[in-house]
Amino acid sequence: MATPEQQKFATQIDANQQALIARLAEAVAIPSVSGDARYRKACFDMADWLLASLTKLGAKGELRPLGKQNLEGQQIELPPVILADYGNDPKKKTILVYGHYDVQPALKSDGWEHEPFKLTFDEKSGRMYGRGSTDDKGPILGWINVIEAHQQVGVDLPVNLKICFEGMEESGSVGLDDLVEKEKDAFFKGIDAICISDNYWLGTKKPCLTHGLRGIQYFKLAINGPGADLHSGVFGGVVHEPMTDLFAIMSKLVTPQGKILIPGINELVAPLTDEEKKRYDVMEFQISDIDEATGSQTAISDEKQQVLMGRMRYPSLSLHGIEGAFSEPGTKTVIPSRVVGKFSVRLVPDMTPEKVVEVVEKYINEEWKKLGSKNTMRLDAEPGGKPWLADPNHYNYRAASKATETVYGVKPDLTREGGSIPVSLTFSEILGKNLLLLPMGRSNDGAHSINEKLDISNYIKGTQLLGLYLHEVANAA
Ligand SMILES: NCC(=O)N[C@@H](Cc1c[nH]cn1)C(=O)O
Ligand SMILES: [Zn+2]
Ligand SMILES: [Zn+2]
Repeated sequence: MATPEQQKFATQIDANQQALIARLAEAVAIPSVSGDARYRKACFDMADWLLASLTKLGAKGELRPLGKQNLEGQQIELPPVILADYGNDPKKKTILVYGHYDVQPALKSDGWEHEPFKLTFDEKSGRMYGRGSTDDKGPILGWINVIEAHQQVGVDLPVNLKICFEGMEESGSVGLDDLVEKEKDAFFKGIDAICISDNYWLGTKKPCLTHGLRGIQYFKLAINGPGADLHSGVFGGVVHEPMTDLFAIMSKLVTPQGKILIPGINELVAPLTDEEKKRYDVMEFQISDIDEATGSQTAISDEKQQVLMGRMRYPSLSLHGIEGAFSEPGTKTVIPSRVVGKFSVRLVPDMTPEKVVEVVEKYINEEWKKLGSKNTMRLDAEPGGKPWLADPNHYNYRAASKATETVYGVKPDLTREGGSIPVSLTFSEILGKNLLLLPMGRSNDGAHSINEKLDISNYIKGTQLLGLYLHEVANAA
């Protein structure tokens, strides 16, 4: 049951829908792709835009520079982190909210139905399409919408907020861990609990709270051969081909059934207990949820438990792409002279990025030697992110559960997420406070994919949920 103050806030969010949607359209129009140097200015524009929105509402904030990074051979400035305070009443709890304003790359030619950086509406389905709509611009604007609506209806926000929005999450959160360490007794001092809205429901109907994330370790495997691309009629059968070498190695990483072939990886995984196994039974989920989210019937298993554990509690290895390979239409008969294969491993407890790098390097070196190729091979490991697991028996989770029941009328599922948010473990370890993941979007939102979307109802109710969570956590014990 909502209190009269909570009701006033929620009603204002409903009444102000059009303005909130216009705010999301403005944010989506800024192509803040962190992984591509050509969009770096847009990342800075996005940070300015967010800081201006927060400042207009009375938050006290700043852009914190993180130094430079090497991207595509250039030294460029990292996107700044926004650190802002809203309220500093010592009688209130202080909640740290985190989100990211950078997005994954998107081109219309990837197969999008509409321009990815123009929020496009489908009136019939009530969906808003655009890059970043669900990951993670909708959710971070949710926090701004909450502050604004409280002001509009004259209801006091019952907690102090510390806001941390970063612009490198989709590219390994470079620089953020150091900032958290440096600021633990300054900006981050006095925090009671942490909330992140940057993940998804398990299906399309029922909300959830999330208490775990997988980590990630990304690799680039470069094979260098001839001094230039060659004619395959003239040099095929004559030289060692980099792409052939790369395929030979990449085909030995994982089976089509998803089994990781690297010795030593599966041994790092914490054993499954009977109690944990039971938790997957009670989650409201069907294989058809996966089919709907993927737009296919390609799930590896037909067993609900297996599918859930494959996402939440076991590691996975995915092959992402090959730089330098011929990928245009047509039949160019080229032997590419240099190719870079990209793959990543999703990490679960008790795996660490360091240990994974060690076993992957050892295995690839051994497999490379077996090829007997005269080409050269180099394996680079990107900065890794550790897995994270939190205690859901905490007032932070009870508050979110109560707020979910008020907004959606159901008790949320308790899930673990297959994706990664590298700073989660850093926050938990360095700040020593409970962290909760409170998703806004649905499993079929297409984050990182073409036609990413956020349902209008999820944006509106999701904003109400973030607001009511703050009301519940203010009084929770
Ligand atoms: N919404 C969280 C998310 O999408 N995280 C990314 C993080 C990432 C990307 N590259 C390296 N880390 C994810 O892929 O899980
Ligand atoms: Zn995200
Ligand atoms: Zn993402």
